[in-house]
Amino acid sequence: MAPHAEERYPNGANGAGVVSQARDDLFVVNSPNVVYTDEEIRSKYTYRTTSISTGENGKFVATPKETVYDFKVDRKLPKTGVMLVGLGGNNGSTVTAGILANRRGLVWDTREGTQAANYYGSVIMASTVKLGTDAKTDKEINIPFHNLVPMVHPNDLVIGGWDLSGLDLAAAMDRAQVLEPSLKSLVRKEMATIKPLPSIYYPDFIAANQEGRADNLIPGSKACMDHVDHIRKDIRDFKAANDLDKVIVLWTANTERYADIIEGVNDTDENLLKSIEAGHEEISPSTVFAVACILEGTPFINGSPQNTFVPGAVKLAEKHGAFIGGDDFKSGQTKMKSALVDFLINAGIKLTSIASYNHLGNNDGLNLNSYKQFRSKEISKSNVVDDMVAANTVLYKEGEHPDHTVVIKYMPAVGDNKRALDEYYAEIFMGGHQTISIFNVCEDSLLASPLIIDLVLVTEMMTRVQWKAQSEADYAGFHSVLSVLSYMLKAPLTPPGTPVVNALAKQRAALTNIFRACVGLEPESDMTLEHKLF
Ligand SMILES: NC(=O)c1ccc[n+]([C@@H]2O[C@H](COP(=O)([O-])OP(=O)(O)OC[C@H]3O[C@@H](n4cnc5c(N)ncnc54)[C@H](O)[C@@H]3O)[C@@H](O)[C@H]2O)c1
Ligand SMILES: O=P([O-])([O-])O[C@@H]1[C@@H](O)[C@H](O)[C@@H](O)[C@H](O)[C@@H]1O
Repeated sequence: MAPHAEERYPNGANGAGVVSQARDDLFVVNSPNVVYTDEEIRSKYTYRTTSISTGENGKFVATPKETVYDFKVDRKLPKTGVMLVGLGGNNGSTVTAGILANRRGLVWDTREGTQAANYYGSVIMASTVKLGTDAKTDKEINIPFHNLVPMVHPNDLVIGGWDLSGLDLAAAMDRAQVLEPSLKSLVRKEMATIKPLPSIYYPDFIAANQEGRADNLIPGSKACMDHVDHIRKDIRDFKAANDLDKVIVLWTANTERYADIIEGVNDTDENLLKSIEAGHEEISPSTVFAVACILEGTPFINGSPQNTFVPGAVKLAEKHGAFIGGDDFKSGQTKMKSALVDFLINAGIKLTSIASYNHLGNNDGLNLNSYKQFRSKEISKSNVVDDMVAANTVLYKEGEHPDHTVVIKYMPAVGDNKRALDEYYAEIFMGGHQTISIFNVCEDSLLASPLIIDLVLVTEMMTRVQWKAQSEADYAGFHSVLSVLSYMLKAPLTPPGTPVVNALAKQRAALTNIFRACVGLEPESDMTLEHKLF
């Protein structure tokens, strides 16, 4: 019997690439500091911080500080393409099928009954933010995050990309073993038309067990400018063929080993370009993709843990004013950790040991079965507690840190359904202890795919935001390193010399409040004085 198939938008409502469902008319800000035109939202925003200095006998002196910024947001929603490196992988094929299913409003049969397409797990598409309180009732008014600023709708994204494996996305979807057969049957025809572009393969950077997939290659086994130029042309061709206004490139390919940072090779932008021209073997495929995107003016986001953004790549992005972001999607075990550790330490509970074990049986797990690739992941999964520990000098002395172990094992039988087992051990009042044990089955690709969407939507949004200090004449974009993406990432890349924030609640607040500032709204403080003073 043909699976139950209801298409609310037959033949893809936006088959012609017409922007659908994206809105920015849910609310208007009524303020002398905010001006709306057809093209832009312009706002004057007073950024309030507290500047700390050390006074007499070492006492802190806290001085409130105000800086007035002008923001402007381009309201015109561009026709946007996303090119995934690793398009044929579990995440790549799953996020593509998910967007197709949402675009067509698909409903399919499962053992538990019918299931409709959704964007659950996307902070932008499936969470809400507090806009304010009702003028009459004082009740909270919450709106979909997606409507806070004018954002592209994922249903309107045009998807393409590269993969070492030449399988079309229907076959890749089958290989991934993530989606229900009834859903796959509804998207199979369209998925079969999507074939990854050939990519660059430098065997030394990923596990040898990946060689069997590598049948869709651009010639050459080490970095060269021909590879950079080839990738740049792929981006231009994709943009032209789909009549796009903008393209975002996102790495969801295999985890690579770390590249050595070598003076004279990848420490500066000039040296990095020279090293690529010279075919230096320490330049990774992901760094070649990053360089190609930076030179093409295309944002590049790294969803894996390797150090793609060697110092030379960051400097090149800054020089070209190109956006980069990363590293490593924060999808399951680490996302939970960045919330739980924040809660424990900020509750004054002294976390003394974290044991994080997980096993998984997908190709990502197979690649991570090789030590050098595991080491990249171990680093990104381990550093996530550093800022929260360092901030609490009551519980932890200088340099003191909870024991923290990360174990990853490859167990083919469980496929994409990663098992994460964690034990959190803490000291509590008067010599007591608290032990928290978690068993967390994460369907890895179904958790990562919404993050890919969020990373693309927020990155695209940031390309339409400009700011200037009141005293300055010209507007500029945000810094090239998009630390605003940190909520979706395990090891947030930040502008050189700036702090890394891993606490999940702080990351979400930063994202929310930066978007609120873009439309002239104050940060949400949750003080609710209106309910406390009266
Ligand atoms: N929950 C998650 O799934 C999750 C969370 C965090 C990070 N990640 C990271 O995301 C990445 C993808 O995860 P996945 O489960 O989709 O893995 P996967 O192995 O199923 O897919 C990776 C794909 O990348 C391709 N590939 C490898 N090197 C390439 C290159 N140089 N150019 C083009 N394609 C290349 C492979 O052929 C494969 O199809 C991994 O690095 C993983 O560590 C995943
Ligand atoms: O995001 P998270 O669940 O903490 O981390 C996951 C790891 O537990 C898993 O081993 C790895 O294969 C995934 O790529 C992902 O990085």
